[in-house]
Amino acid sequence: MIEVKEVEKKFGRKKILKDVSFTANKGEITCLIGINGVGKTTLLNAIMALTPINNGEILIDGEPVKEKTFEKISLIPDALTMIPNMTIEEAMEFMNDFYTSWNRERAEELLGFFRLNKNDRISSLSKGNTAKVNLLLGLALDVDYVLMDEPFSGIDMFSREEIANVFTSHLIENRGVIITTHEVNDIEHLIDKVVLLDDGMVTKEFDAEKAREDDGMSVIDVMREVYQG
Ligand SMILES: Nc1ncnc2c1ncn2[C@@H]1O[C@H](COP(=O)(O)OP(=O)(O)OP(=O)(O)O)[C@@H](O)[C@H]1O
Repeated sequence: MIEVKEVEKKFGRKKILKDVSFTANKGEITCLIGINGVGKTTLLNAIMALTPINNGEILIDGEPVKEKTFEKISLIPDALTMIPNMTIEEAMEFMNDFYTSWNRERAEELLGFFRLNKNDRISSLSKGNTAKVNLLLGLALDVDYVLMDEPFSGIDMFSREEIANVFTSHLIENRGVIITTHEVNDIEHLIDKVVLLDDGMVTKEFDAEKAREDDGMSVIDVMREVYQG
C-alpha cells in the first residue's frame, strides 16, 4: 500500500500541498483528480522521493522510500524522456541495460498491444504513439506500483481508447496504479478509488464502485457535488 500522510510541500513561500493524506492499494487503480496546478505532479514526485516534502510522511508497504523501493515502484512522467534520435527498440535496450526489473517479454507484448513498430524513431512518432511508448517503457518494468502522470493528456480518442484497454488487461493486474488527471470521462469505468484534490488538500476520497452502487452516482456526479456544491 502507498500511504500519503499529512504531506505538506512548499515551493519558496508558496504552499502547494497543505495537508494531503490518502492511500492507494495494490490491485487497484487510484485516480488523483484536480485542476491544473493543484499539485498532482508534485505529489507523484514526492511519492518517488524526487522532491523533498516539508512535513508529513510517505510510506510504501509500510516503509519510507529508500533505494530498494525503486525496485517496486515506477513513475511514468507526462512526457517521454528518451533521446528523440533513438528507435523504440533502442529505447527498450536502454531500459533493459538500466533496470534489473525490465521484463523483455512484457515489453514485446506491449509493443504488439499498442501496434507499435520498434524500428520507428521516437522523433517521428505521433503524439498518441509517443504516449504509448512512454507507457510501454514504464509498464514493462516488473514493479508493484506504477504512477502515471496524465497518461491521456492531449491525445486522440482512438489512442485514448487503446491506452484505456491496457488498464483492464493482465498487463496491469495486481499492481497498484495511481493516475493523475483533470478529465475523467474516458477512464471513469476503470477507476477503483478517487482522490479529489483542491487548494492543496484532499476534499474527498471515495470508492468509485461504491458510489455507483450505493448512491447511483458516477465519479463526475460526485465531482460536481464537491466542486459546485
Ligand atoms: N520546481 C518548482 N518550483 C516552483 N514552483 C513549482 C515547481 N514545480 C511546480 N511548481 C508549482 O507548483 C504548482 C503545482 O504544480 P504541479 O505541476 O504539481 O501541478 P499539477 O496539478 O500537476 O498541474 P498540471 O495538471 O498543469 O500538470 C504550480 O503552481 C507550479 O507552478
